[in-house]
Amino acid sequence: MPTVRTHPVRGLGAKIRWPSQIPLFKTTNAAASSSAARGGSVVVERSSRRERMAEKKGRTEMEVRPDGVAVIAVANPPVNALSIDVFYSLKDNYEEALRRNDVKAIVVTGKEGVFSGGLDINTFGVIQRNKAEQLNDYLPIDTMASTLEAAGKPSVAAIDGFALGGGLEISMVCQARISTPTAELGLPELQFGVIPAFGGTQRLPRLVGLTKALEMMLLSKTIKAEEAHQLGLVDAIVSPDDLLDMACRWALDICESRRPWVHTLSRTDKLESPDEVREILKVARAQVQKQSTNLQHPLLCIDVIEEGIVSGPRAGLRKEAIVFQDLVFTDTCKSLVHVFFSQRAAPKVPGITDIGLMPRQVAKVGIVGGGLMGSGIATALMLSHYPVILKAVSEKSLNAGIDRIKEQFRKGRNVSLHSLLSANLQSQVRKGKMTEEEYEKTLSLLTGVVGYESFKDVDLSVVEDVNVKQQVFADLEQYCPSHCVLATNTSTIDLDLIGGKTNSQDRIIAHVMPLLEIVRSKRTLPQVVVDLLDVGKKIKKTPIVVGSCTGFAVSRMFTSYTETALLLVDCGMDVYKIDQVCTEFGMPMGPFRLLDLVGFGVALASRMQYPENSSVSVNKSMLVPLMLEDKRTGEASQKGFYKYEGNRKAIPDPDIIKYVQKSRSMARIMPDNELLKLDNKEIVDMVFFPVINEACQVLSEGIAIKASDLDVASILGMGFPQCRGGIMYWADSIGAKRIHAKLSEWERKYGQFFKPCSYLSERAEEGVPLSAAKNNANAHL
Ligand SMILES: C[C@H](O)CC(=O)SCCNC(=O)CCNC(=O)[C@H](O)C(C)(C)COP(=O)(O)OP(=O)(O)OC[C@H]1O[C@@H](n2cnc3c(N)ncnc32)[C@H](O)[C@@H]1OP(=O)(O)O
Repeated sequence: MPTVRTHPVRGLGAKIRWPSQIPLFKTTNAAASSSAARGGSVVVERSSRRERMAEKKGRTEMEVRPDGVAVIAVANPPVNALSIDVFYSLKDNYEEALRRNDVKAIVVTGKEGVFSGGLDINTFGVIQRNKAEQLNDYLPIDTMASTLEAAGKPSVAAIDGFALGGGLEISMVCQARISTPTAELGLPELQFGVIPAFGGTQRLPRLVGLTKALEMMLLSKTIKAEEAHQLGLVDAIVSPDDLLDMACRWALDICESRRPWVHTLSRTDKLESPDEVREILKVARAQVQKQSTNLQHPLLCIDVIEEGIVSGPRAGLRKEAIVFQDLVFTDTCKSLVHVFFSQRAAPKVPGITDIGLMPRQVAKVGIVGGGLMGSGIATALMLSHYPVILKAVSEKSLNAGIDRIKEQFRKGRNVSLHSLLSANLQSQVRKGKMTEEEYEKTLSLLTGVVGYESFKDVDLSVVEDVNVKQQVFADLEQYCPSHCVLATNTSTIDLDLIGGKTNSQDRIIAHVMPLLEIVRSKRTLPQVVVDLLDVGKKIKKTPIVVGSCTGFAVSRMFTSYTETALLLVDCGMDVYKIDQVCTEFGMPMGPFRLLDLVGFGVALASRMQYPENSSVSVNKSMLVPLMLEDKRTGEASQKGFYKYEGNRKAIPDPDIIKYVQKSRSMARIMPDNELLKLDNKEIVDMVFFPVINEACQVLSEGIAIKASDLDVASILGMGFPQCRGGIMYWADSIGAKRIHAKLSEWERKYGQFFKPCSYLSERAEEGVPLSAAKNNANAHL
């Protein structure tokens, strides 16, 4: 049974401070003189006031119903984010509701089917720009919760749509939460490098238990209404039409003692026993240390939760506030906020998405080839409810393709190649993640064919067989209707080559997983791009639109990464040391482990695609060809840079030294067979500065439209660490000048491979950030 109280608790809200009582926007003498004593903070306060005025957005609206319930609704579309203005408005409405005699109880809700997407993420930037001493001025961390908890009238949250971060936290202060079946609840603050700061670290474990709370916070995992109800986070689920009435009735029931006045912070019934708590925290810490070596905030989150359990919720709340205040100023938080907005900016393409085009409905998709990629794409589409026609050359390969689809994985966001390879749809059914009924329904969307006849009514065709792309496109042109978008999943080949045998180059487009890199040639119609952006959103991928050239954006950066690593080995560096340093930097795997996974055949074939004199072609390392000669092909043959014995564990292989030595003697980069020696930081610089150089080149050629698209592409396409904000963001944190100086030095010592491109040279000379928008008209889009 939950611990309940039959009257309002006043203990916690000992001193209520509404935002207006904080000297935020007041130019009081006291504030001015203390600011002056700190040396110039008055300027900060003025600029913050200006900034706030400029960014004023959102409010709450209050309506008092005849039954005596004040319904306060957040109105800040599209996700009802909690901006500073929303907080002030909420405070005004709450004060009024508490004051009015005709109000017995309060219901908090959100307008337009969304409770709240949490703190307005722009607030992080406002806080950061205005320095630490102003933090409490901006975020009324201790006020909202204290006021709601100390109020003499009960509050109930009526939740439809998202209740995330600060949104869920406000609802957890209420005495009850009623939701619709489609509501989604979570505390995803860790995805911004911070921890929940409105008491979430203390209240969630008390409502759902420590294990579930840790899972939700550490993984930034949202849960659906039904699970929330089973856990006790939601008290009742009702239809959207009944939501407000039910919440109001619940609030009145509390008021009239027909239901208990539940005080979340006083509850202990959901918390595990002290021994279990110790064990759970130990396991959580070990997992976090293993998985997020570079990140401090997940561990700090665990510390804060522990403080609340060991020393009580007041101590926990205090620690939560202190930790949040520190974390919000970290580079990790800044980088992750940048990534969030970059991902949302990516689908906005000037000249395409701002000219009033509406996406056409894609009712059916045809896929040619049921190999790994074809079946993976089919699975992703079917999971988003698209009917799919899968065409193979024979019954045998068709059946193999269909079997592969059956085995493939049901996953929401970010279906990765890795997950497609390693998981299986039927096992999801066994594990209960998908019901038999859902499985059958999903499979019924698939039709297998060996001829093109059924393609006459498809709207989108995807081609996966690299070798026959040209011919397939020519065939598709004959069979598909004229509006059908022709798409291909190449990661390297120029679209103009693929479409060479067709007259339909205005409807050809390509994609790479897990990022949807929508590649348009100069002749692809804007309507086709808009259609694909819509499909991308529906299959829950992050799209970026790039111009066509060999390698597009992702493969060019990716190839630069692996080629640099090969060159460093030819200079004398150790294969395994490079991999270790790169994973410590935050890459999911080092370049050599990655080459093993991709396979040497594929790696060499894609290297061959690059035109003469491109940075890739300049590197002539023979290391991979030498290993390939000996039938070492990578993980598939259980022998590459590592050896693999039955499972996927990569074991360093001393045998590779003979190939390394031979490759070095052929490359002859170092004078007198000297071996290059670098410390860890130098290895990071030397591996990633050429990637930055390639990214700059991609930007200057107009293959990518904006630098932030390359940040998204580098994170989702090649695994660049999110906490560093993406390749261009990270580059700017180092500075063009230093990167240019280093590349120039290496060019002198080790050759043309390191030659800085003119974009980088110019920006270094002018002192302009690499990500600053450029003036020149781009060539490819
Ligand atoms: C003190 C507290 O503990 C700290 C916090 O609360 S931190 C914030 C916690 N909240 C979150 O992490 C939620 C972040 N938002 C999301 O995950 C997703 O936007 C969502 C699940 C709410 C909605 O997803 P979806 O429907 O796909 O819409 P999406 O495109 O992401 O967002 C729609 C718009 O709302 C904006 N937005 C979403 N959440 C926002 C937020 N919390 N603040 C400001 N803007 C937000 C997006 O930038 C986007 O703007 P745009 O149209 O100008 O590009």
